[in-house]
This record gives sequence, C-alpha cells and structure tokens, in this order.
Amino acid sequence: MIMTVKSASSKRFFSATTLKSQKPRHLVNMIQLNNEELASLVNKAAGFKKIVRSGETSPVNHQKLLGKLVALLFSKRSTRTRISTEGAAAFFGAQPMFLGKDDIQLGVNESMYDTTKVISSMTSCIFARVNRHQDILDLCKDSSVPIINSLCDMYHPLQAITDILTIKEAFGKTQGLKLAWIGDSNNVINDLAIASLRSGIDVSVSIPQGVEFDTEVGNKAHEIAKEQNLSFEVVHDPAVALKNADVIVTDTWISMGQEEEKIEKLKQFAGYQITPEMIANGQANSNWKFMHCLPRHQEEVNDDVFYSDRSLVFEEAENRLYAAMAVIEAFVVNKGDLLK
Ligand SMILES: NC(=O)OP(=O)(O)O
Repeated sequence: MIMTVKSASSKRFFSATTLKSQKPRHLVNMIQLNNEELASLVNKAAGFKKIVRSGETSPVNHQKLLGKLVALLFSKRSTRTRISTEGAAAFFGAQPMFLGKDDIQLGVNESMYDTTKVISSMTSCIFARVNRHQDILDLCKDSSVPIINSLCDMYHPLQAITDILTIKEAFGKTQGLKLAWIGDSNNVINDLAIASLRSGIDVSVSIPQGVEFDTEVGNKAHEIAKEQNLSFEVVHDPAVALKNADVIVTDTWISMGQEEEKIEKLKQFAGYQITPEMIANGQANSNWKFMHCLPRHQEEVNDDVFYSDRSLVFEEAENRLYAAMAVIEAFVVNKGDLLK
C-alpha cells in the first residue's frame, strides 16, 4: 500500500526522518574519488596552508564546527595522523577526542557495531585508524557521521592527498611527472598510485620478487592509466622504476604489527635501500625529489638521501595538517560535496 503524506505535521516528520537517514559520505580510499574531487581536496589543502602560514586568524573557519566533537578512533599508534587531525579539528573550532585502544570498551567489552552507533551519535565525524580494511567498511556501514580512513592495512588516503600537495608544491605541477616507488607493497602505495594517476603522474612501482601488488588496486591503476594515456607498471628492478623518475618514494618495509617479520623482510628487500648511488644508477631525472611518509628507518633510505636538499619529507609531514583540514571541510562541513 502506498501512503501519501497529507498533514503538515506528517510532512515535518517525514522530512526529519529522511534527513536523519541520509547516509554520510565517507573517505575510504583514493579509488572512490574522481580526478576533480582529488584536485579540489589538494587545492583546498593548499589554501589552508596559506592561511595557517600567513598567521592570519580565520574567524569564519574557526566557527565551522564550534562546540562539536571530532572522534579519533585509533587502534594503532601515530604521530603525524594524530597531530594533524587534532590540529585540523581545533582549526574548525571542534574538540578533538582521542580514543585509543586502551581508552574505550571496544574490543574488550563492546562490539564494533555498538561502539560505532554510540560514537557517531555524539560526534561530527570519526577519524579511524584500524588494522583491517573491513573495520573501515563496517564503520562506514553503521556510522551516522563521516568516517575518515586514517590508515588501515589497505589504504592511507590522508597521506595520498598530502603527497599530491607536496609534489605539486615542489614541481609547480603534477601533470607529466613520473613517480617511482621503491619498497613494499602496502597501504601507502595503494592510495598513492591511484592518486598520482588521477593527478596525471606516471607511476612505476618496484617491489621485490615474491611481494605481490594488490590485484584490485593494480586493475584500477591500469584502468585509470589507460583512460588518461599514462603509464602504470609493477616491476622488481629499482633501476627500471627510477629511469626518468621525478619523484622517488618509499616507506617502511616493516609495518606496525609485523615486527616479528623483520629478519625475513630485511633479506627479501636486499638491494632496496635508496641511496645516491642507486638513484644515479637508475638514471632518475636531474630534478628528482625524495619523499617518505615517515616514520623512517635506515634500511629503506640512507641519510645522504633522507636529509639531502632533495628530500621533501618534513614539508610532506607538515602538509598532513592541511590535508586533514581539507578533508574535514569537504566531508564534514560541506557534507561530502567535495567540489564546493
Ligand atoms: N605517515 C603516518 O601516517 O604517520 P603516523 O603513523 O605517525 O601517523
């Protein structure tokens, strides 16, 4: 039976329930954004950087989430993600609330479903740092406020937005560049590969023999590359990836929670430490720059590269703040309208 809404009070009820049942837009990974949306987030981040760097107070921005809570549901430790998301929340006038794994009932006394319902009922968004990608998907399913993936085993979208901003600042453009990844197959390169291709950057990923690149991400990367006449490849020889590269990137080989694999990983990654000799041997472009999302370990890059004037690592770390601001504005203040 179809019921028509007739009375004014019914109409009010109808619209209120419709509003409440509207699903928020979440930030899961770079696959879910289109090129324009990513570019808009990067431009927004650059705009916030100008505001913050100029020292100007920004009363309009500081009011946008005044009196609201921003939850940081973190089951893993963090320096950059925690500082940048807390800083971004404060910039918009919100109170950031850090909910570490020893702070709340989740996982000990309470299910993810109940926790999600409760946290989202009292906050304006949830930055979630979890172990499994499925946890992000579960949060998205049950949350009434935006979930911002703040790292899971598959993706790290806040880092990818940051990295595109950092590349754009360093080169004045993104189109026409080549990015070489020399390292593990992990959450950072999964999102960075997609974000780079969405920004007009060719991508060459070098991972050791025996390490697999994620199939779904690889397929999507090839699809975007084909659409945009770009190149995406996964190779096992760092010299192949480095040939004509403008941006050279790596990350830890031993992710949080995998510390017991260290000895095996060091053997598997022999020859993967980024050094000036490796870069010269690979014939990177003369204007090459180095990036690393941090924290860094000696085995993946030596000091001569990491602390050189080619290294963008600390600019990149600071840019995390502006990426988090852009994401809060787009997903929370503008309710998922990323082009606004
Ligand atoms: N790059 C990054 O996510 O750093 P943290 O783990 O310190 O947040």
